Amino acid sequence: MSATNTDVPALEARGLLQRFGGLTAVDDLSLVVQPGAITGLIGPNGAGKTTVLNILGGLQRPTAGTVHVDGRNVTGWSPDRRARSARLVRTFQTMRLFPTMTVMENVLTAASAANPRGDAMAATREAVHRLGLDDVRETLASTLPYGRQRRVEIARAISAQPKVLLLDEPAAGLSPRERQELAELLGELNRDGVAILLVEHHMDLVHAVCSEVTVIDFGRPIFHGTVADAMADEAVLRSYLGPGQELPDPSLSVTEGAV
Ligand SMILES: Nc1ncnc2c1ncn2[C@@H]1O[C@H](COP(=O)(O)OP(=O)(O)OP(=O)(O)O)[C@@H](O)[C@H]1O
Repeated sequence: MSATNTDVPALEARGLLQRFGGLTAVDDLSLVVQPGAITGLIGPNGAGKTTVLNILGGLQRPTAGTVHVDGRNVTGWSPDRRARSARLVRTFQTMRLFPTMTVMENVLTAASAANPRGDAMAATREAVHRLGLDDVRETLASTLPYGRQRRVEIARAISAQPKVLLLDEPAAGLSPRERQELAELLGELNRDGVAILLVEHHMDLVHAVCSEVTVIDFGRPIFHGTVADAMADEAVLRSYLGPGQELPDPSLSVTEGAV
């Protein structure tokens, strides 16, 4: 993976505001993902997490605020330009695989779009291998078990050789074992220099991989700090889970291989 400039954040959002008519979905949100970090973005349903990823990835033009990648202002850039020129790549909450294409073809389409002048086939092979999909290279994506389809989706993102990876609920529908494997994969990518912003409801995954989290509620940041501190924070407990609720037991931590 490409070298990162350690003097500036890998990803920085400043003062993001997103209005949809009368609804303010994101309200003065700033966040930073440092090079070499995995940062979590968590919050209750409807808090604005996907909208933030849409803004960061270029699908949604914010009402106000800026997005910088490795020090460059990419706020007006399309998703394609962000992928090609800033190496900022995202996955989606709902899978977007081509069901009638094989695993290789699915990954190759993403690799080709992100590396128009590079060796897309080599990037594809590497991503497929890295995600442990060699045995199903020529299998139609739609016929794979759900957990492996999720892997194809991540292989598509990795084939674009990202420096910054935005993941929207990558563990949705995965078993505890698959979440553990995902945690290991994210750790590896991170050690290779990929900065990651992780939107996730599964606290065991967040706990296992994130050095810090930003918690949002009604589009506003209500906490930033370590996962352990977030899980003990009154405001987070109140607004993230509702009155009288408790956060999931972190002893289910995927790093311990439990369950
Ligand atoms: N295009 C849109 N037009 C109008 N309202 C929208 C639009 N996109 C999102 N919203 C609203 O913005 C708010 C934030 O939605 P968003 O999907 O970003 O939340 P979320 O935290 O990702 O939720 P979840 O955890 O359920 O995926 C919600 O009230 C949602 O209904």
